[in-house]
Amino acid sequence: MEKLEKRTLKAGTNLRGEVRVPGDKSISHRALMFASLARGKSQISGLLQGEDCHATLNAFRALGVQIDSRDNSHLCVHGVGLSGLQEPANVIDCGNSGTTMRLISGILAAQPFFSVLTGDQYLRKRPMRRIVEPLTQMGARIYGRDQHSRAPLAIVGGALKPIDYSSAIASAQVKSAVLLAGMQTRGTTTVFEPHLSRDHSERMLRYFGVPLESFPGGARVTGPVELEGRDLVVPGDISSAAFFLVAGLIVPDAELLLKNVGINPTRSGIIDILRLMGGSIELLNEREQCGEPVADLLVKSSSLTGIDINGELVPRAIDEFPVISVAATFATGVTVITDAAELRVKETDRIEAVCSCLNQLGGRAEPLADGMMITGTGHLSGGQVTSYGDHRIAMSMAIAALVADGQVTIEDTSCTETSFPGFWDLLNQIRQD
Ligand SMILES: O=C(O)C1=C[C@@H](OP(=O)(O)O)[C@@H](O)[C@H](O)C1
Ligand SMILES: C=C(OP(=O)(O)O)C(=O)O
Repeated sequence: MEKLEKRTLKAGTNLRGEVRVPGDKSISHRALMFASLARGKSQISGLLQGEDCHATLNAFRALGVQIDSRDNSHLCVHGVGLSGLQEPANVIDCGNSGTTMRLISGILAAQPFFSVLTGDQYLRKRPMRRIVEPLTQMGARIYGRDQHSRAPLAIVGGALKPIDYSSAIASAQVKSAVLLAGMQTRGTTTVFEPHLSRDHSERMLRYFGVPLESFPGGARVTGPVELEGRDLVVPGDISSAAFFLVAGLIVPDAELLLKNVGINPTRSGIIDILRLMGGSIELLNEREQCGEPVADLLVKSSSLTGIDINGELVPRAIDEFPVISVAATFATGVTVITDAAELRVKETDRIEAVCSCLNQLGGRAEPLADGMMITGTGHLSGGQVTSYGDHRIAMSMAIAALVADGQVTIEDTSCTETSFPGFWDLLNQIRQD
């Protein structure tokens, strides 16, 4: 069996400096996908070099798209148009990436060929019925394990019909999969969602020339459409910046400037939540880049107070709850997170994982059916935890280690390559101790 990387960290004070986080993962996936489906060339810069995005890149190469990489984060995609993809000669491996598997399913369901999608041990456990169901209603033939609800998924693509679909969950992956299938049909496809999930697909499809409409409660597209190649710059990932935002707030005498971070309102729940807790976060140099709002974020050590987090705030911060729970541990009072059952079906069950890690380090966290309750103890004693193979748990525990009394050992840390290559070096660079 593969030997898992393990790291031991000790507390740090006085975090200072400028941080540039890598490109946004959600936007990078979509840039690769939509540029591949466009007619003509697209140059992409700032693309995330994480393993998840490599899975998307390899998938489109396997589907016959030429993608040249000039250097690490600059690519030229030679788009083939919606009817130019080719049947892949082998199974497509989506690795650890739910976004890759679910969005590509929406694309492949309408393509006139056979394809098979698989993933790592974590992705193969994650629920796929949420996309199989609407795509099947559109006429797709998708087969999978566990009554077509888990990968590997086999897709026999073909002509689909448009649909009106009300999703029970606020999921950008579900919304995007249905819109991507819908734009390849003749007619109007509408997706309704209970709360607004991230809208990068809608924004970027419009940027590529697709007349897609967003309205309160959902989005609609009338197919068939054409995408035109466009040059695109990917902003820094707010989900990666979140680790440094929390570090900047809870470490004494910290001041960090996070440069060039995407602040799309459907993703900026972390800023709202940390400000509601009393955190000092300033937005500087606000601007728009390729249809996405971007800013520099200045964060300073602050006294935090526990709050209740639920409702529309949850999808706007869905990937940030592991690190929010660390902030909550260093706040006064109790933080209660509800309406967040989705956390149970991420790379791991993030409710159980976060509670077990914090309790292991001497904190006080209690799992709830749809969230967790964290008592702000103001300190962690230290100890040993595992990431459960989940990148966001590993990085959240690294932030906890900065303020723990004793050393923290984190087992299974190589998973950070999924979304944040260079995380450990960046963390070392801003430590002044
Ligand atoms: O569309 C996307 O890029 C993503 C959507 C979210 O998942 P859900 O759509 O399942 O909520 C999020 O957790 C994931 O990290 C990325
Ligand atoms: C849940 C995540 O990603 P995905 O669903 O794409 O695996 C994540 O990055 O936290």
